[in-house]
Amino acid sequence: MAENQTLDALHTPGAVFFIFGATGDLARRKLFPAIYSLYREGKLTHDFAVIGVARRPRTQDEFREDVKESIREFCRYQAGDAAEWNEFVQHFEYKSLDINNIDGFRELNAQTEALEEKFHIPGNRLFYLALAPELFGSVSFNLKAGGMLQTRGWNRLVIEKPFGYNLESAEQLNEQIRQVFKEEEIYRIDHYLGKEMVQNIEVIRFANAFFEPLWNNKHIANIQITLGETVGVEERGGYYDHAGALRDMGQNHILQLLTMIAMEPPSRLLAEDIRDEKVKVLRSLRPYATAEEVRENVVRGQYTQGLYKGKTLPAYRQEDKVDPESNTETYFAARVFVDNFRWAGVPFYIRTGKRLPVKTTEVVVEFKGMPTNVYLGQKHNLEPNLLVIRVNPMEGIYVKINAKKPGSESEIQPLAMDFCQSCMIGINSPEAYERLLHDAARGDSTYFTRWDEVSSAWSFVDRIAKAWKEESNDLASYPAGSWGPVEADQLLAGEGFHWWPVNGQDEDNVVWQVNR
Ligand SMILES: NC(=O)C1=CN([C@@H]2O[C@H](COP(=O)(O)OP(=O)(O)OC[C@H]3O[C@@H](n4cnc5c(N)ncnc54)[C@H](OP(=O)(O)O)[C@@H]3O)[C@@H](O)[C@H]2O)C=CC1
Ligand SMILES: O=C1O[C@H](COP(=O)(O)O)[C@@H](O)[C@H](O)[C@H]1O
Repeated sequence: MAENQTLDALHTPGAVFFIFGATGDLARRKLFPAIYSLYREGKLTHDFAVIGVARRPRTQDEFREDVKESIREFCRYQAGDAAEWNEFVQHFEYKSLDINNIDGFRELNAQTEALEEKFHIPGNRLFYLALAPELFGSVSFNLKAGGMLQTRGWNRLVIEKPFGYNLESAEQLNEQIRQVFKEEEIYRIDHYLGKEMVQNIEVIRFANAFFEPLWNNKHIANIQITLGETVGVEERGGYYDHAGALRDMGQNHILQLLTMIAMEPPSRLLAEDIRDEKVKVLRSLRPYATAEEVRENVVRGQYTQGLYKGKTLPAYRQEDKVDPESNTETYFAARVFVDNFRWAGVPFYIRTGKRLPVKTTEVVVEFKGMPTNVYLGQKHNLEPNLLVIRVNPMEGIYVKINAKKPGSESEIQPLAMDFCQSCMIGINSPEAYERLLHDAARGDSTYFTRWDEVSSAWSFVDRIAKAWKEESNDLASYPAGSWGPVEADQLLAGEGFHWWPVNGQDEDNVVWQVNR
């Protein structure tokens, strides 16, 4: 949030929202539903308009039907009665436009001015680029050349990931965009930052007397971050085969989660202070100096054909639009160190993969063991205390402690205190895109990535990618539906650790105290 700005918690300032790529997958699955939810929650009222932009022809009625269909299929609210729906959808218009056609932008401007007048919109414009990143630069230039930038109100550019393919291409992209937009006008989306429990990490850390004092290398043995997906590459084989897991999930979502876990308390709860702290973490990541260090600390794998829930799943190389000889990783795990005073010596184990057995995003903080395992004169193999932050699909926190088994003299058993937020709020908690669109329209950039975060993350990831490029015979394999290559277990075994099961999967020996 800008320092001198007070944000109204609810209302979005009047603005025109341009969705470039309005006929695409992201618009259909995420953006239109997010806009409708904001409308239903009273966060968008009368003074807004949405203009969908893409090349293919659509009449206004066809476009509005597309929007309705997307809401029917993907929105957490269902469309209301005809009167309510018509009231909402009259704010939507479509413009068929190739982003290389400057005259088309001039026509778009005329269309926009008419809508601004009709809905009394004060001249604010938010340009959401749900487009391939190669087009970001051209759109930015043509927005300017076509007279689309407002002088009366604000202009904001919201751009999707991936932001480049490596540091060099990200720098080029950034330079192009910066010729038109100032850094504070650019909102780089990382949708993980819009997730409820990711935003909750700061609160859990900084608002609890019993976590923050322990949040350091004296008390924490290791931290594990897992982003597991059951899906394969679906229809995105062409993009994914070029990107791979490291670029698709590692450079952005995983490193962003890591920064939220590892950052120092910001001096003020303002966007720039928070982002300053996050970037310090990224700059403290210990770089892998050699290909040998990459091999020792990073494991990559690709799924082969596998059996999952009685169904045979194809190998990655058999997926649509994937090179049948592809060496792209669909899984990676790494041991990462944050070389600063707080975290010296604490390994952060990160992993992500497609076609794993469980869809989950979880952070596990494993605390160091107690100095003795002798209690009441007896020896015990005490389990370490765990704090588990469940981001997705379950949302909540889970704390594992040791306690005396009720009724016994000295038997100790692990006990789980489980707060399942999603069980209480249900499926109706706001979607990440809803929050992020709302934040961008209100000028709150806290949960968007600043250029120095993006570039620092690329610097770290590029070293891994470079080592992999030089050495292609270290690609491990794993059957679809399994937990990834066994080599990933060895990353932890050396230090006497193991991956903790996710979603409480094999916690049979734990007594659950479920807050539901
Ligand atoms: N889909 C997802 O779940 C996610 C997507 N992203 C990112 O979001 C962006 C969009 O992804 P997605 O929606 O899946 O992509 P799609 O391929 O489904 O959609 C691309 C859109 O761009 C439009 N388009 C392409 N070329 C032009 C052009 N020259 N002028 C005007 N419009 C054009 C297409 O419409 P038309 O053909 O009619 O011109 C279409 O509406 C990408 O950067 C992607 O990486 C990020 C995270 C998740
Ligand atoms: O950005 C991406 O994220 C999705 C996973 O997102 P989630 O919110 O469902 O966890 C991933 O499938 C996709 O490959 C990647 O581009």
